[in-house]
Amino acid sequence: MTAGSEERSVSSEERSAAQAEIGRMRHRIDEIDEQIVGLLAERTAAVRILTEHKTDEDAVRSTDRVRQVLARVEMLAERHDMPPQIARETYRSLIDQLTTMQLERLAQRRGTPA
Ligand SMILES: O=C(O)C(=O)C[C@]1(C(=O)O)C=C[C@H](O)C=C1
Repeated sequence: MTAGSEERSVSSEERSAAQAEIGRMRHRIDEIDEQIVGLLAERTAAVRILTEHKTDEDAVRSTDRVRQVLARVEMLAERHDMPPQIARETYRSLIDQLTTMQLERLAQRRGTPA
């Protein structure tokens, strides 16, 4: 007996209905991505403005603030019934990139390499 041989066969109608649903959901995902990237661009612009008021690396890294943001997005994810670790890891990666961006800007203002 081969793996999966007990599964009932799927009709071609079911297969094409499944394909249609996948196509609809991918279209929806593309629309959501457009909103997400737009919001991320706004968030990045806000971080760029705030960066201009930071004068040292500790201020750029703001570890207490990072902890606060990560805890908050986990809480928000739970409220929206999504796995909190997805929100946490997504923001961890976002904040890492934004920290690098800020360190580069700080170095540029100081006239030294990051
Ligand atoms: O709040 C700050 O000071 C930021 O620089 C923004 C931000 C964030 O993306 O939320 C980015 C880097 C860390 O320093 C902390 C938080």
